[in-house]
Amino acid sequence: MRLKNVPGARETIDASAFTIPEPEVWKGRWQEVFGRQAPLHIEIGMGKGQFLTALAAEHPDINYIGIEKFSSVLVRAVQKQNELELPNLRLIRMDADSITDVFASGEVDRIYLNFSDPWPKERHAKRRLTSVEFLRRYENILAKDGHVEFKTDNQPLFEFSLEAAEEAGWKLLAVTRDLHHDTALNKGNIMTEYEERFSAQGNPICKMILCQA
Ligand SMILES: C[S@@+](CC[C@H](N)C(=O)[O-])C[C@H]1O[C@@H](n2cnc3c(N)ncnc32)[C@H](O)[C@@H]1O
Repeated sequence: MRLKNVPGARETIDASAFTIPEPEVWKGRWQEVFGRQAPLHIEIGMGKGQFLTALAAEHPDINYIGIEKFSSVLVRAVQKQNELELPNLRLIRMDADSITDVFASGEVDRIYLNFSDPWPKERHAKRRLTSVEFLRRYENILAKDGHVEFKTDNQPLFEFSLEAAEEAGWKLLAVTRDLHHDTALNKGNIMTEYEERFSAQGNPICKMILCQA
């Protein structure tokens, strides 16, 4: 499989070869990677990329970066990216723990978090992508008017996230506990792989949109 338009990318992809090796090199310079100035939206924990590839196809005017920890799933997103030939999408394999090493202050305009792992044990709470610790990291990279959009079917994680947002001093712009029946918030909604799976099981989908106060 060939990779296109990606600085430093290798020609062949396997489970250990990814579109942007050493992403830290591009901190503060992501517009150079895309070769144009445009808003930058990222998804953390993109899995196989169903959501972000559809979004990138729908909005060619936005630069997108997908971040995923595991190569075994990211490789599927790379395949989709290549099939759809999306010049406005780049993918990074990394743990979001080090997100502030990769993006400069104010460089990101929007962060999507979709069906993030719930880490149900209390001792793992800091690993939840909506914990106060992660919100502090997002504060470092988000533009002044940037925001975070979070969807999940996991009610305890949703309530935890609302509390974390309040503790971290974030402002809630929108909230629903039944997205698919919320006409306003569901407008233009793109289903993620997990969203399709869980809503088919009858689980209501929760969504919140947060910005810095
Ligand atoms: C439950 S899946 C959801 C996938 C996709 N967002 C969806 O909605 O279909 C969560 C994904 O987030 C990734 N992930 C979890 N923690 C992460 C982290 N700290 N950094 C990067 N990716 C992470 C996992 O590897 C997994 O692929």
